[in-house]
Amino acid sequence: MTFPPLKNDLLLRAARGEETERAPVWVMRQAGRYLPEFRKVRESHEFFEVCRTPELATEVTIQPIRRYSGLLDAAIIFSDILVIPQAMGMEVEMKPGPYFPDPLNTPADIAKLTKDVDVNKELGYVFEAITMTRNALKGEVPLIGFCGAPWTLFAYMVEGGGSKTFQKAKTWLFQYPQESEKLLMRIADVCVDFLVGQVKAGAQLLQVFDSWAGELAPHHFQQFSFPTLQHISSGVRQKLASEGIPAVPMTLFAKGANHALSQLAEQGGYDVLGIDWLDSESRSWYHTRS
Ligand SMILES: Cc1c2[nH]c(c1CCC(=O)O)Cc1[nH]c(c(CCC(=O)O)c1C)Cc1[nH]c(c(CCC(=O)O)c1C)Cc1[nH]c(c(CCC(=O)O)c1C)C2
Repeated sequence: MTFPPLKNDLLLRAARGEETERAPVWVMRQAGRYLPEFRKVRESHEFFEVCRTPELATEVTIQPIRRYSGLLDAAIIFSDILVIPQAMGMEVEMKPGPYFPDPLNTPADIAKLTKDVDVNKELGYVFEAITMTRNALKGEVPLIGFCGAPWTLFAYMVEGGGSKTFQKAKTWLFQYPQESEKLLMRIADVCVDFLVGQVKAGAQLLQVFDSWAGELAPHHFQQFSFPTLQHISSGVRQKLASEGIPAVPMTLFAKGANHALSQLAEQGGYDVLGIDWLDSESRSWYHTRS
């Protein structure tokens, strides 16, 4: 696939570890709720309808780039981390936060999940949106593709939505550790295929969001999240290489897992680590550089 030449590669240079003239800027949920033009689209289209309609996903992805032209150094494809549980056969609604009418209550419910998820069939609409957005961006800024990390997705699939205590998801880890590990790796396999598909469709940088990593005790992060994060980075790199597709930088945002920063830097397999507000910038720098 050929796309318009990239005019602003600041983010990609920074992600490759090159010295840059300034820090690249993009905003989490930059295409989100605060923009009046986004609210307008949402008035007549339900959340997942926007995700599933490439023309609409392209339009809302580009809205902040248009409005803040020259101020943002990347676009992030409009979608949600919960498209993976949907691809695995679960029903998810946005009302207005994520809601699963039929969550995984016990390991017996795992049988309800789709066995071999065909990402082209289930998530092809994301790939189409990425290709359409790459063309519509006309090379102004690079396009970020993303997915949720297995532990974070597992937490939603078991809790049935957002949570303050993660009681159900943590109970699974204590009561059914083996089944949990197996399910987490199953989710990781879907993440690999999904991210590879996004690169093939035109994503120029990949981000993995482990938004609830900080809910895990350090030893649980080691057991239940870290291996899946490594599986994703190595799996994506291997699959891209075996198909002769050039690698793209990969970012991991394991929010709250600052106890694992040096390990993630040394063994995680990611080019960039997202840093949150729970640790000072200088400590994060120390952990990742030393
Ligand atoms: C990257 C991304 C996400 N969601 C959306 C994007 C698209 C990019 C963009 O909007 O610019 C659209 C995106 N996703 C959602 C919205 C708001 C829905 C709407 O009113 O249209 C938007 C714009 C809905 C959503 N989806 C989710 C939540 C959080 C709920 C909770 O606290 O448990 C919410 C509120 C799950 C979700 N979704 C996402 C994460 C990881 C990042 C983070 O930690 O914030 C998570 C945890 C990631």
